[in-house]
Amino acid sequence: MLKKSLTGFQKSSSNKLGIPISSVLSASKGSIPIDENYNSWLVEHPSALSFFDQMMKEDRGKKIVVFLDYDGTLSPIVDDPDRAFMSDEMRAAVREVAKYFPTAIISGRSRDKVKEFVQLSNVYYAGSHGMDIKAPLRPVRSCDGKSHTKAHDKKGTEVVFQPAKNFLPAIQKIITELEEKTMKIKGVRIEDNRFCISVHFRHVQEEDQEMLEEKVKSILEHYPEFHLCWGKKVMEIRPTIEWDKGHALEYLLDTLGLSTPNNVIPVYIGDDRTDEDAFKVIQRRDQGYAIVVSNVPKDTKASYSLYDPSEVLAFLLRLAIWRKSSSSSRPQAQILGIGD
Ligand SMILES: O=P(O)(O)OC[C@H]1O[C@H](O[C@H]2O[C@H](CO)[C@@H](O)[C@H](O)[C@H]2O)[C@H](O)[C@@H](O)[C@@H]1O
Repeated sequence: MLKKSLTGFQKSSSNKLGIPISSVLSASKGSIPIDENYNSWLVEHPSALSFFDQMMKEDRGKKIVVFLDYDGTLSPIVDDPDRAFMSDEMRAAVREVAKYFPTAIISGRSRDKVKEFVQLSNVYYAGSHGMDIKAPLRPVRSCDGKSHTKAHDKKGTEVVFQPAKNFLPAIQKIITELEEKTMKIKGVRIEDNRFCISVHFRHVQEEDQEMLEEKVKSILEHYPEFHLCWGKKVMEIRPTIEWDKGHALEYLLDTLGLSTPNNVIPVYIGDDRTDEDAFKVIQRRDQGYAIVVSNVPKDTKASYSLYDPSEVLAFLLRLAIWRKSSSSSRPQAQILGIGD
């Protein structure tokens, strides 16, 4: 639709990225019906699809590393968390991207669960909002140095990094208490994400949601080393350590030997609040692309946007095709020794 006149953003002729407003709007034309507010927001967070060529032109010759959130990014948000399947097309696109660029999935889910959904062996997985990472075996620079545990895999080529391992017994106790204290509230769903817990309230009647929140908070009063975060119709209970998706991104760059900011372009695509921690890291590095997936205007540190997972699919396909068609296309996966 995009019928909107320039009212509301006529005052400046370009956004924070220095992209002329007229080109943001014309580049987005014809893609999706967009309302007035979204249109204004798009000026500050232009479509990564429409601006693909400009983005890639600037970074020719640098190493791109791809980071992907799972729910709401690779799979659409659905009613049942156990049925948040990724389409075969999306899987093929991620597989293709990972042939050319080191690629990691960073999810709030447990690492096993997200791997079960994604089913690819040429990507790295970080579960529990980055508190459970399986990464290549290399010395690391950025970690809290206190409670992390590394365990080699059978081949001795990968390590598991779990900075919240000491919290596992308490997490299991909290889950038991949550199940007991919320069993009478219809629609609650407790998901064990290994190093964190999701309390889903998507199916809880509105009038019961406050009571649920109170119960969760009253349990957490006895566990001061945990805190509560909010996601999409979900309360997330996490150990209070200085570790989030942003740290996971830095950790993976380090372990991949790609932490030199000048030469490396991290591309992070995510849709939820916890992805903002990774967006902040990219913003701080002043190198890379933070891309938020959203069909509504929202506060975000991301510079670019994609409307929904179908646009994520289109972006990933384009990235793979772009890399394939560019001259020196020796697959990164070969260089880094991972393969599907
Ligand atoms: O970091 P992510 O991979 O985005 O995981 C965040 C949470 O995603 C899941 O919950 C969300 O998606 C569900 C399926 O579409 C939806 O039913 C739910 O309402 C959303 O909050 C997952 O179930 C959570 O455990 C993750 O923390």
